[in-house]
Amino acid sequence: MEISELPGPRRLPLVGNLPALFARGTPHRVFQEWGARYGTTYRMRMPGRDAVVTSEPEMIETILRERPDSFRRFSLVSDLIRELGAHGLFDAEGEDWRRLRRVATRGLSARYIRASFGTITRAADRLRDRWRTQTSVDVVEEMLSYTLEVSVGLTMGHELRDDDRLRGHLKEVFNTLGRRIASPVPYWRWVRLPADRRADEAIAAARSLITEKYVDARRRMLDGEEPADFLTALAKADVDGEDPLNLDDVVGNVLTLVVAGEDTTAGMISWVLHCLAAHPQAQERIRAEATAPITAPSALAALRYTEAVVHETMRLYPPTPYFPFEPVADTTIAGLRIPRGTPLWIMMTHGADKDREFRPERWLDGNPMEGRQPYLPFGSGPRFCPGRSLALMEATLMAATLCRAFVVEPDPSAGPVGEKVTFAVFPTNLRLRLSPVKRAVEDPALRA
Ligand code: HEM
Repeated sequence: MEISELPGPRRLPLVGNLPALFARGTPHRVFQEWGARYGTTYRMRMPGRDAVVTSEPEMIETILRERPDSFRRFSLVSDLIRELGAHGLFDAEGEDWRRLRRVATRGLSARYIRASFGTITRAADRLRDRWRTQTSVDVVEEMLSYTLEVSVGLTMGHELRDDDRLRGHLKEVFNTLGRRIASPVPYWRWVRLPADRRADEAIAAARSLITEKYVDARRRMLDGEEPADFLTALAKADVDGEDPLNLDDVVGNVLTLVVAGEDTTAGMISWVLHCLAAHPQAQERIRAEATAPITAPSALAALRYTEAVVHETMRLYPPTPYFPFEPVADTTIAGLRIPRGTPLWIMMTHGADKDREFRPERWLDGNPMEGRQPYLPFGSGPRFCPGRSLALMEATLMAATLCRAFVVEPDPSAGPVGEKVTFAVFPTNLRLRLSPVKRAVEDPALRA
């Protein structure tokens, strides 16, 4: 079968279906609506080319598994990342990807994530203490701040202050990437608007800070110090000659991890808090299981229900519900002939949210989606998300820390909760009301 034989939405001349996809700011909903109308595999038009959208398990599995040799990330997105000066693991392909994946896997090993646990708990505790002085909070802003502190701490060993200029620089980079992905015309290749110039300056500032930190990390490794975070792990491998690195690899990978880890995890935890606010009985169950302050990663293993809440939230609100890829050569999957370079949008969690009941218990005995619908919030195959354990750790810790300290309720004063997509899907208008948990007030031992 040819792509032209697939059903699909009516397209406009030149721009095709791209404006319709991004018009409401929620492309995942548009994909869902088109899927309901045109079936599990359909075509859409992007400027200058046809694209395929699929939620067919067989196609998804083939595409994700046969990387990097037969399929790659959609080159348009990879080009945008490179143009911005943040080339790293996410946009790398072929041998370059194999090498960078090895480097990233080393730096993100459980050993360094455990070693950075203090950074994660300090960031969560700081947030809890700030929230103690407020009765209503803007969840998304606070979660972006939390996940950025964790990402920067874990990758660079750098503790972000509230007034740290790096915050503004990284925000500029995220915003620019989001804006360019949704832009039908790559205008910045010809005209630099003030926002593009700010992004250039932001990248340059971030690069120079990472370089400075790496030079220092390398010096400490030469002095015989033990590695304790992503950057020192890379420096150690370089110094020992196990994985010689150039500065561009280091800077690109640090930026990649920060960019790939901040929005996705912040969006995900914001939805977790949204679900908890709507389900007071789930907060109670978390309080019953999180009876002591969480001071070591091993304590998280006991928080089975809390982690189930995180999975149930991701089932209902997948942070990255779709991803684009393309074949590196002409190919045929499930009988469909697909020319090289055709954009292939796959639905990562298609249909997993059909049952809208919030029931975390379903996760206590393993993955309830197994063998049913494709449910791949972190992708799959050789390029699955290397930040999965970190993201689950950050979310479980945050849910437990907040439920121990507060009773959380919706604050409807901001308007009805909606959604918007940047790099990930975020709730909009999400404010929550907080009141201290009674037993924490009565028993000073439980105040921590
Ligand atoms: C809830 C949080 C997160 C979600 C939902 C998420 C989701 C994803 C998905 C769907 C992919 C594509 C996987 C594939 O192609 O098969 C991915 C890749 C990636 N993620 Fe995450 N992610 C999250 C958090 C993180 C964090 C915390 C980090 C960094 C520490 C991170 C770093 C990366 C990187 C570097 C890649 C590219 C891997 C490669 O191409 O080899 N992610 N993520």
